[in-house]
Amino acid sequence: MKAQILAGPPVAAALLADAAARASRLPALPHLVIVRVGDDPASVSYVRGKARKAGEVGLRNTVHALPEATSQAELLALIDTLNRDDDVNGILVQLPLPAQIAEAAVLHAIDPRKDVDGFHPLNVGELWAGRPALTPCTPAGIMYLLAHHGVQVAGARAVIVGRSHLVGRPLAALLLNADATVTVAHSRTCDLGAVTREADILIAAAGCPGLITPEMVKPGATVIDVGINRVVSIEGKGHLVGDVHPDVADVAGMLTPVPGGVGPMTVAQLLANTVRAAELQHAVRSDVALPETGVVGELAR
Ligand SMILES: NC(=O)C1=CN([C@@H]2O[C@H](COP(=O)(O)OP(=O)(O)OC[C@H]3O[C@@H](n4cnc5c(N)ncnc54)[C@H](OP(=O)(O)O)[C@@H]3O)[C@@H](O)[C@H]2O)C=CC1
Ligand SMILES: Nc1nc(=O)c2c([nH]1)NC[C@@H]1CN(c3ccc(C(=O)N[C@@H](CCC(=O)O)C(=O)O)cc3)C=[N+]21
Repeated sequence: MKAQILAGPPVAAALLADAAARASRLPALPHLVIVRVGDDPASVSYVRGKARKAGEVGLRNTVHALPEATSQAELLALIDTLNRDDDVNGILVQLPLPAQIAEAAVLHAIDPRKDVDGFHPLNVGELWAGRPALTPCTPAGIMYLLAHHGVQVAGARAVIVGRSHLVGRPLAALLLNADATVTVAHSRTCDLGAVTREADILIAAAGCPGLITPEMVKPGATVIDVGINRVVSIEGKGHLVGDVHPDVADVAGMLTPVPGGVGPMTVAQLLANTVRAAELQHAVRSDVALPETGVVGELAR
């Protein structure tokens, strides 16, 4: 039996429709600002994709493309301006940053209420405390995809391969908050296959092409492939592959493709987070109580 393939775009469309409906109830169209430093081709392409999608769903968006040699002080000055600008609802600084800029300094500087990536320590802490306000886009997009397809998370054994701040760690928190039994594996994990075979829900986020092979997967498991690896074929043509070997489709119950799986969910969730951020800010300004947002919603009171 072949796995059911969970395509991202139709689910992303559902998430975007919900976000657009919420945006239309706000006093002003949400405004997302994306900051990119340098000309890394992957970053240029991702930022273009995010800005295009924002335009498609009718959100305002601005891209600041700064030169590779931008200093940390210059970037922090721009963030300070954006933090103070009431017309800006969401700020995303595309990662990775050039070596002269400390990532942590930048992520600390973004106003937690405008932090649509959910990388500020306050948002990270609230997520782990079980009071998430703005949560990282790829993990939140994966949770939406699982819910959309009726995958039972409560009580399930979830195994995540990868422990990055971008994907593995925040996804562990979201799955734990949703009552899964969570294991996080990484490059020092012994006998990775024995660990992954325990998973009802297996998430591969290692950046390692074909890492997850069929014998590492419990028959019928839901397999989420986060990996985006650019490989070059013998004919010299570049294409994208995930962290999951194609033969896993013969074992898994459900499987996300690459491309066209988690990637589009990430972009949709970014725009949903921008609407969420705008809701938080308008509620704070008009003193409306927002439940379940922890301290982030209370910041400006
Ligand atoms: N589809 C999407 O929307 C997105 C896709 N991605 C993609 O997901 C992948 C992961 O991204 P990101 O989390 O940023 O990557 P990082 O490189 O930051 O982290 C990779 C993680 O995987 C672990 N790892 C690497 N190799 C192995 C291995 N052989 N066995 C077990 N664990 C391993 C590392 O372990 P250790 O900590 O020990 O080094 C690390 O924790 C990449 O391909 C990236 O392009 C990323 C973001 C969004
Ligand atoms: N501050 C910050 N936030 C991020 O969320 C962030 C980041 N930095 N740096 C890089 C990673 C990577 N990432 C992706 C987004 C979309 C696709 C995506 O749309 N992928 C398409 C294919 C795109 C293509 O063809 O190149 C797909 O999988 O179908 C992939 C990866 C967000 N990231």
